[in-house]
Amino acid sequence: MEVNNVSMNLSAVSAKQYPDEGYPEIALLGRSNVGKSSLINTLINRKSFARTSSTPGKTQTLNFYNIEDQLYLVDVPGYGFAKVSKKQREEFGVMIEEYLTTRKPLRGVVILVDGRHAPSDDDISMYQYVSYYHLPTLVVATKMDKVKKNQWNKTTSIVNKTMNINQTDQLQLFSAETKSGKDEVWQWIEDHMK
Ligand SMILES: Nc1nc2c(ncn2[C@@H]2O[C@H](COP(=O)(O)OP(=O)(O)OP(=O)(O)O)[C@@H](O)[C@H]2O)c(=O)[nH]1
Ligand SMILES: [Mg+2]
Repeated sequence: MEVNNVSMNLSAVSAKQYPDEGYPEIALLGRSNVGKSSLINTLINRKSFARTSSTPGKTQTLNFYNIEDQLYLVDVPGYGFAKVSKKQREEFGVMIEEYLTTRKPLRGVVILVDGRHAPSDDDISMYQYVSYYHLPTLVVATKMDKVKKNQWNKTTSIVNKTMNINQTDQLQLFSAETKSGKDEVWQWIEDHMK
């Protein structure tokens, strides 16, 4: 998609705050600091529209990015971070669960994993969770600029195998640094907007 107009329409912590235009939504999920906000910035050709940070846990609400009045990209807070309290973590859990399980315009999810390492137990659980709810999923292995090209096939097979990715889902290697994989991620999103 050619993106010229983007606005951060709103942040939400509960269903009554979700937007109501009915545009299709694609949610971005992944461990804190994995690169969700950076992926959004890459997709919309901005350097720092979605706030990125080296401090885990920067994004703490569901952030709905209005793309060309056609689509919302939803930045979901990272799961599994150490720096917030157990109570806070539980509240995030409820917020994310409510969104993923009740949201009608939600067409699919992008799960980001760190391409430098094998997927964690949290990554695997998150994928099993969304699969249970039949949410079409694109797994994005990111930070691939940190992985040598001759290791990319290995990354593909490790992520595929560890996450046990369904036939109907897809895996894409990606880098926010080099923009590698950007067109393929857009293609998947557009295919799932209908
Ligand atoms: N080398 C490299 N660094 C990246 C890439 N994507 C993100 N980063 C870096 O990783 C850090 C975290 O990125 P964010 O996009 O803020 O991560 P996030 O998933 O939104 O984090 P939370 O909002 O805390 O959940 C930042 O320092 C980014 O610059 C990438 O593709 N390559
Ligand atoms: Mg973020």
